[in-house]
Parts: sequence; structure tokens; C-alpha cells
Amino acid sequence: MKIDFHCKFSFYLLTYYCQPRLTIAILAQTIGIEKSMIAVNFHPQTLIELEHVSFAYPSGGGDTDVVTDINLSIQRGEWVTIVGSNGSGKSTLAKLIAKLFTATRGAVSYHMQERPPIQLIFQNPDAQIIGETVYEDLCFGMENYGISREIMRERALEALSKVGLAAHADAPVSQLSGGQKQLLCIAACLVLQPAVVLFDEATSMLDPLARTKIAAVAQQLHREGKTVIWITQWLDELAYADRVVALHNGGIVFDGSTKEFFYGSISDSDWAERTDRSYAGGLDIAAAETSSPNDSTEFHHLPRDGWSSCCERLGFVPPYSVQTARALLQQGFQLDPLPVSTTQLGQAVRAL
Ligand SMILES: Nc1ncnc2c1ncn2[C@@H]1O[C@H](COP(=O)(O)OP(=O)(O)OP(=O)(O)O)[C@@H](O)[C@H]1O
Repeated sequence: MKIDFHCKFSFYLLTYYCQPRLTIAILAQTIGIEKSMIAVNFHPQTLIELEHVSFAYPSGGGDTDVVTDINLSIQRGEWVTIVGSNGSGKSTLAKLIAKLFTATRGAVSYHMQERPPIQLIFQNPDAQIIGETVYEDLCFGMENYGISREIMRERALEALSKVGLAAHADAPVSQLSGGQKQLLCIAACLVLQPAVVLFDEATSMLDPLARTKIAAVAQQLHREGKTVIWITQWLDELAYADRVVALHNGGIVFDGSTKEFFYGSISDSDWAERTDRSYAGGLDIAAAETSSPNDSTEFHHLPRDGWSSCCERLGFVPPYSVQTARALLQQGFQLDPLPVSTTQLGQAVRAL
């Protein structure tokens, strides 16, 4: 019995380093508890840290900051979604995180062994594809990173099968659909084996089916241990997130759980303070850290004059699942847990 326990424990420890999320999921299922109860007991590893980062595009009329005093740290294995309205600075922040831009003030630091540390996937796949064929495109990145020719084909096929394009390895890129091209861009990242994959509105040019496919691939990568930063304006995509970071006028005005983003209430004075701080001083790191992504706090205080969550404060309309849940809450139903997706809504209603 004791030996059996030690064997299993060593197995979990070993596999945790290779596949942290998968290991936590299996372990949680084996001993019949919530994943989050285990995850919080492992030390988080900060991969990316932004400290007081500001950025201004050089322009004729004086340089104005479009990203202002950002303090942000990304932990290994997290799925962080960044939201914000048009022009709020999401893409600029993405390029700062990936070190494609150098901060005007402040610093971006990486704490990981993987090279390259991070890869980006942009909105428009055509702007990222270089090769004539699928395989050629994957080779381009691998050559740049000095990956030996002997393992290129194997790596390419492995990445293509992860995104469901293995059968198209030798196809001309011109024969791929928009969704398949975006999948190719993901494969082009995966062959380089980065620790972090950053999707900058990668689904915004795709139809609902292709969007779902890209999201499913990203979720699978996340389950296998990849750290995902997901930039979007589709609020139904927040359901994939452990943590939401909201930008407003180049500053962070929210850093917390998806549930808190939709159901937490922000008073007028708190919002005024957050939006003020987003211009001058940034969000207080200590305050942001107290709002853990795994926070199980419930938000059952119902608003009298409409909802004033961060979602509304930013001018967004919550997804159908959240709107329905709120209507049920207002009718006096107690939903547990508060849903952020249609699947969770179904579960919460069934549990009533
Ligand atoms: N190359 C550039 N030169 C000058 N200003 C720029 C440049 N690119 C972006 N900006 C400005 O920086 C601000 C932030 O732009 P950014 O693209 O980061 O926002 P965003 O939140 O990603 O917007 P969207 O959702 O529309 O893609 C905007 O006011 C934009 O006009």
C-alpha cells in the first residue's frame, strides 16, 4: 500500500514537470477533488514580468503613451485573456510582451529556459505565412532557430497533427482555407516549442466553425502545459480563461477571474480611480494579486440599477450565458457555480 502510494506520488512529480495541467487533472480525478485545490498548492512559476511598462509610438506631434505603466506577471500554465475596446492598446501590449517593441519606460523580463520563449499568432494569417507549401513554411522558422534538418520533418508532422493538418503537409499554402492557414500559423509556432503562445485576435477573421476549431486547438495546447495569452473582443471566449486582464486607454483596469469580470460589481468611485490610475501609476500590483484567478468568491449581490461589472464598465455586452444567468439570479435562483459559458449555465440550471 505504502510502496504503491510512493510510486504514484513519484510518477505525479515526474510528469508534473512535463505536463503540469494534465498531471493536475489526472491527480484530481484520481483522488476525487477539484483541480484548483491541487493547483494552488504548487508553486507558480512566473514566466513573464512587466514592470511599469509604458510605450509611445514615435510621432510628429510629440510622443503620447498608448500603453501606460503596466504591471503584469504571467505564470507557467496559465491561460490569460486580454480584453479591451478598439484602440485600448491590446496589440501594442502583445508586442511589448513578445519583445517585438521595446518599452519606452519600464522593463519586460523572461524567466524560462525555452528558446524561443514566446511565439505570436496574429489576426491575419496571410501576413505570417512565408512558405509556398505547408512544410516549407514550417521549415522557414526552424531554419531560423537552427533546428537540425534531421528532426525537421518529424517536428513538422508532430505540430501538424496537433492542429489537424497532417494530411496537408505537402499542400500548397494557396489551397488552404482561412481557418486552415491560421492552424498552419499555430503549427509554425509549435515546431519551435515555445513556452508561451500569444494569440492576438487570432479568430477575428474566421467564421464560427473555424473560430471554434482554433479555440479547441489552443485549449488542447493549454491542457498539455502551454501557457496561453489570448487577446480577443469576443467575450464568449473568456470562458477558456483562468484570468482576465482588461485594458482601457492603455492601462490595466481589471486583473482577476472571469467570474469576477462578469459578476463582480465596480462602484462609480472605484471605476474612476481605476481609470485614473490606468493613466498615471498603473494598477497596484499588490491589490491585483489579492484578486486570485482561482478565487472562489461568489458575487451574489444583485445590482439595483443594472449591472456595473467590469464588462459593462468597458462598454461590452456580456455573452448569452451570462445574461441568462443574471436574469435567473434576479428571479431569485441561486446558481452555483456562476456560469461563464453555456455548458456551465446548463450545469448550474440542472443543479437547481
Ligand atoms: N504604428 C502606429 N503608430 C502610431 N500609433 C499607433 C500605431 N499602431 C497603433 N497606434 C495607436 O495606438 C493605440 C493602441 O493601438 P492598438 O492597436 O494597440 O490597440 P488595440 O486595442 O489592439 O486595438 P484593436 O482592437 O482595434 O486592434 C491606438 O490609439 C492606435 O491608434
